[in-house]
Amino acid sequence: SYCLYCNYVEARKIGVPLRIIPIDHLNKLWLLLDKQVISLVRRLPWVLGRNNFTRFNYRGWHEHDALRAHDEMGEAFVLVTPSHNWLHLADPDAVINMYRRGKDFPRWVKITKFRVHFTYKFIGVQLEMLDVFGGPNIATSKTNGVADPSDRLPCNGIVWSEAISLGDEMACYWAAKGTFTSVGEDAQTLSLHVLSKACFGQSFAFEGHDERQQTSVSASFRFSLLTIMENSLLILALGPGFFMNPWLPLPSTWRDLGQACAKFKKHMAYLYNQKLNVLAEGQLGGDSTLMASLIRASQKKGESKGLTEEEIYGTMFVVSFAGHDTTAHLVTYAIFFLAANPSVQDWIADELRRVLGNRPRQDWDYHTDFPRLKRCLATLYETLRVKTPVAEVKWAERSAQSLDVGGKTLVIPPGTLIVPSYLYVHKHPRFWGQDAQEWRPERWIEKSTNGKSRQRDDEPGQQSDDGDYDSHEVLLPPPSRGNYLGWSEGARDCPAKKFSQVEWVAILAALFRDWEVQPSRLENETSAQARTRVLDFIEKDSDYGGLLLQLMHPERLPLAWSKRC
Ligand code: HEM
Repeated sequence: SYCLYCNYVEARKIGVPLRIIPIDHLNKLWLLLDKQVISLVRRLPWVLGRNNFTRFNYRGWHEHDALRAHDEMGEAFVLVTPSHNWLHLADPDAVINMYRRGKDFPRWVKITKFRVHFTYKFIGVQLEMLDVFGGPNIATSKTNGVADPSDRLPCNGIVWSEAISLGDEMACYWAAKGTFTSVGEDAQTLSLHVLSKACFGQSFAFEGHDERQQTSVSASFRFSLLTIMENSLLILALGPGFFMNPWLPLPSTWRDLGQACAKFKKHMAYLYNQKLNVLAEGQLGGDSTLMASLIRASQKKGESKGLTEEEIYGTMFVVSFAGHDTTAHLVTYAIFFLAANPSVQDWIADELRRVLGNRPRQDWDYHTDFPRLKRCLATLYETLRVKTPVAEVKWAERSAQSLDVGGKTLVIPPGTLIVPSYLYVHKHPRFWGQDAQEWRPERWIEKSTNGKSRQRDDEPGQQSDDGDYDSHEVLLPPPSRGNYLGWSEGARDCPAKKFSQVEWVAILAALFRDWEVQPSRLENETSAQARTRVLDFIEKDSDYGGLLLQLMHPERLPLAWSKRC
């Protein structure tokens, strides 16, 4: 109560509306129980069941509250808890200003092995964990990364060809099944295999959900990473060392978790040494995988940016970790959105047929084809706009910081955590128009009469001047930079933005030039009803299962996969 009172006094100084909640979202016990307890309390009558506690005091409350909180309280408000004050910001200019002032508002990462703090589902937390797998890595380093992999992941050509061939295998697997329920798991397999190739140079054939062999090398690598990710909250609470300790009498599932941690590290050490040997023989030159690049940089004498072996492990893990679920969850969302929107499938297929013709997949070219597939990229932008998987937290670390919000200068006390309100800046009709809540990739494309009129220069692939149809289509920018935060902004944005775009476009091309997806119909259901059912399902099934926003049970809605006529 005393801490809550002190935080309340601090929060009042900011001068914005406050809501007081009794338990911090990051309280470890609460993290495990929040949703269950809240759903029980909600059953109580009147104000007992409907109050700030039941509205704001659980992970992912903002997904359900949607735009209401800011509509009621304005562009900034604070959730006061006994541990932290959480300032929620919905002014796009203020948000982008905050990102640009990276030193005043650093990412909130507590790097302590023994006093790990959860930030409910924020990537900063995923990254803390990774210090334990290696040294500091690109994510937990507070200075702009121990490595700087901006075009830092120099492997987009590899990503393109690997994602195409895996996407093709996945499409054939779904077609052989006809009706399938494994889109979530299969998308995870695909994204993990792309990462494995791009990061380590290891190629694995696609294994559909029912084809998996637990003994294969791919399965062992995937299984260890998946096990770690699925149990990330537990690992964060107790640390990987706890699960790997042979002297503790742990239950077998926890032992398996320890083995997964050890296996992943062993796998990286094996690949590291293999590449080191190749380097010693002078043959690593043509290898553009991430690990080879990091090793090359580490071996250059006098290079200040070279990493130690431990830092390379940390970085490899964090890249695998950060790049795996984000892509997989977004691809899963997109398949469901597309199943509910056959006209968007036609629109994408139209582009794919014009650009790729009937060429076989091995002839699709990253340099010439990727920049022309704007509708495919628009589908990623739109999916990321409406279902932003990664949420970030910044903070005023040591000293009070002032920030202009909605025409007023706020003085933010040190220690205040700041959350950009993604949902508001991404989905409010005042920025995005009346259809802001709808998933509509077409909103990103404009038929251009005068070339680059409304383009942003730093976006990829909007324009080609080859005189055919796609030179007349441009990818539009968001209403302002602060209205689109999917990959973050400023110095600590996603270093793999291009990687994820290339991967996405390649997957969509492999899936939707020749195939189409529909909801598997229930008896007597019309196709319109089936589509509405899919859209309802997407909204109801979205939640923060682990660290990211995702469809919790994609297997509950069967889809049908067939050849496009
Ligand atoms: C569409 C898919 C993706 C989205 C939406 C996304 C989004 C983000 C966001 C918002 C951050 C900043 C997090 C923060 O500041 O707390 C981030 C960081 C990061 N992402 Fe991504 N990401 C995606 C794909 C990937 C992929 C495929 C990889 C790896 C190949 C990757 C690797 C990373 C890494 C290593 C960081 C930490 C960077 C740093 O700390 O400087 N991401 N990502």
